[in-house]
Amino acid sequence: MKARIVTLPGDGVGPEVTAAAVAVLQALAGHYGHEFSFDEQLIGGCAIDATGEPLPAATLAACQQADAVLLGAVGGPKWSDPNAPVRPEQGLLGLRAALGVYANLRPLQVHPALADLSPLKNERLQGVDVLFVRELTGGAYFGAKTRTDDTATDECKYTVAEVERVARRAFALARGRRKQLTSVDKANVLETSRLWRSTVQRIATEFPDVKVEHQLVDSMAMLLLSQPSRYDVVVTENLFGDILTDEAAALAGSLGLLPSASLGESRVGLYEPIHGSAPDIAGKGVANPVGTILSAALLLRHSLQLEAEAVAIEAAIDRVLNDGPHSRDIGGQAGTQDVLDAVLQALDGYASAAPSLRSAG
Ligand SMILES: NC(=O)C1=CN([C@@H]2O[C@H](COP(=O)(O)OP(=O)(O)OC[C@H]3O[C@@H](n4cnc5c(N)ncnc54)[C@H](O)[C@@H]3O)[C@@H](O)[C@H]2O)C=CC1
Ligand SMILES: CC(C)CC(=O)C(=O)O
Ligand SMILES: [Mg+2]
Repeated sequence: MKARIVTLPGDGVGPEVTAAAVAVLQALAGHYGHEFSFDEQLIGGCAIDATGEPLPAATLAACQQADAVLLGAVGGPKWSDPNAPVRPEQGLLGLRAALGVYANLRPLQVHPALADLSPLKNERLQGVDVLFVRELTGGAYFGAKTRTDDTATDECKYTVAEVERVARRAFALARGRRKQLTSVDKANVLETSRLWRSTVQRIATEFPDVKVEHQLVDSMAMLLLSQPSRYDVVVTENLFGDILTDEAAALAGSLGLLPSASLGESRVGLYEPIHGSAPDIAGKGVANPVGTILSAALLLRHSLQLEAEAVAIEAAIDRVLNDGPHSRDIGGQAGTQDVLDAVLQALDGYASAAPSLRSAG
């Protein structure tokens, strides 16, 4: 298969982890006989430095014409002045909106070899397998903003149509899994959450085989840590999903481990680790590339429909998490390159041991 992939390394550790994921995709293309082309573009702080814009028109045009987009991270102290006229994060928000990728899938699994890093005891981690579906193009991140010397506002707005589409996506995903959906809101206080809850309740009638429950976000933050194995698919609005999934990453052992896929109605998906630009470790060659490499696996699965190839990457990551080497955030000493080398080696072994999984090309 031929595919055009736009890469947006961005800022901080973004270029380090993106380079690792691209190396894995290149190796995989060699093993399975695919032709992937990579077109690197600017986004975030580096784009502001080069063009004055966090999402240059050339970047957006390239993304819109691609089969898929792989992003590292944006932002950092250099561009974090609260009075700056333009911020790197606006580039990412603008890209998500322009691509219409309203459903952000963030899978959480806890690798047995990393269970000791989790704040939970082993028995509570048994069987943890949660798919978060975070609404990605609405809510407070996209509402009108105002600022005077002494007052600031961020409007949080949701339309029924915005809730319907992400709810349907979450129900459909639950139907393909353990058929349980937890919808998280703050319906005891927020009007947007009451609209969210009533819309999810109505969409539930289209999916009678899926068991749905509603949970307030504050108690959900607690339940996620005390009973994570209770959950199958969790759907929630933009801000709550952002926060709950970073919390969920602690269960897995590190923010550096979790991938994401952002999907809409169009063919182009956006794939990125859930972490940020990690300025505290940027440029040191120690960032964990696993979340970004697993995002590349999601890219193969969701945008290119290359399921066997996605599984090959996931198997290689599983092997490396099991046997090492481990990066510092998960208790090891390995650098980004060491982890990448081990993943490439595991991929070699997997691809040559499973030739029957090769696609037609
Ligand atoms: N999608 C994106 O591009 C995102 C960008 N950001 C931006 O990133 C900047 C830093 O934000 P923070 O709140 O510090 O969050 P962060 O996710 O960048 O880092 C939080 C902590 O996790 C660690 N960490 C993150 N990724 C890691 C990796 N791959 N390997 C090992 N350790 C890792 C960092 O070293 C840090 O200690 C900000 O400018 C923020 O706006 C934050 C979140 C998402
Ligand atoms: C715009 C991003 C910086 C928000 C975020 O933290 C995320 O999407 O994970
Ligand atoms: Mg976040």
